[in-house]
Amino acid sequence: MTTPTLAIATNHLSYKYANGSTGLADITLQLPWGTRTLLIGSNGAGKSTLLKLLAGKTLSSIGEVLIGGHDPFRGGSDATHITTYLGTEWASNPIVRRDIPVTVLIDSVGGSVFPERRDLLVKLLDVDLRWRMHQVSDGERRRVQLVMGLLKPWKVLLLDEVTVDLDVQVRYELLDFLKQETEERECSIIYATHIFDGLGNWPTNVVHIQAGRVLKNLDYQKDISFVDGSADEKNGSSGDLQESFKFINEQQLLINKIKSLHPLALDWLVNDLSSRGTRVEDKNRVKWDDLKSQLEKFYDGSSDRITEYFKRNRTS
Ligand SMILES: Nc1ncnc2c1ncn2[C@@H]1O[C@H](COP(=O)(O)OP(=O)(O)OP(=O)(O)O)[C@@H](O)[C@H]1O
Repeated sequence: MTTPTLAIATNHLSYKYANGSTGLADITLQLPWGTRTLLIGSNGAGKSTLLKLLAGKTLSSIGEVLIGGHDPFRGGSDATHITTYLGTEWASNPIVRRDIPVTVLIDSVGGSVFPERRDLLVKLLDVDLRWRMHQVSDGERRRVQLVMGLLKPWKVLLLDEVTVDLDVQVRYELLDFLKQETEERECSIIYATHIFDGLGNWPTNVVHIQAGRVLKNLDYQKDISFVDGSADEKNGSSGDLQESFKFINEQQLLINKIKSLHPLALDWLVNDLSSRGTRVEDKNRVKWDDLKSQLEKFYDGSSDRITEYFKRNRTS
């Protein structure tokens, strides 16, 4: 079977939430097989919204999404079949906090069907097979989620901040493994994170998203060769891309030195903030006092259950 050239393609994809707010606006992306795309954006930029649309968890009637050539919304079981989405919400599912042996959980998603991958992932993510799920820490629970999620050989992997509570060593091992996967078999990854350390040489593509729009979409590997002196090869690039290359050029020494995308991400996020304006400057922003009557109506006296809950659970 021949696989379509593109792992992930979106065409003018837009999404509005039920309250009318913009989730995504006019996103067009073309990501080939073998790519590792890092999604960079400030809180609320639209990263999770995009990943959920790609995973077919959220539907949009505006624009198009193709995963391996299949539409995950409209009769797209082929697309959902090849896609693995791992988000942070998994860990708060009460089922994975019950007294269940970790072996039972891993087996329930095919641990015995993929024994080699299972053993490799258990070792890589340092999972103790004697663990029971009600006795593990948040980071340990996250490692179990990753073993389960990565077990089946996915073709498209969508990671939404799932490395945030891993310790540094396990995170590096995982990133290396994922890199190797995209180099050895036909698959692709999109990874949304706020932690940029150790990612200097990881991505093939870097996408900057702000207020639901893609501001930059860089072929990161080409940028590196540009810095190495092959500027003439970029004659056909758009002005915007040239500008990005120039910026990367300035940041490259630092990125190489500390192997982190932190300087690039920081620059983008600082620009996001200045183009949005600070919240204090936003004249349309609702003030606390504007909502006083709403608060009074909602709380209806001191016996409110929410107030009581937080009083009871106060730690300090
Ligand atoms: N159910 C919802 N209804 C209305 N607006 C929503 C809803 N969920 C998210 N949003 C808004 O959509 C925007 C994008 O949210 P999203 O979760 O995609 O951001 P993000 O880039 O993943 O942020 P973070 O880095 O904080 O996880 C935000 O402004 C958020 O407030």
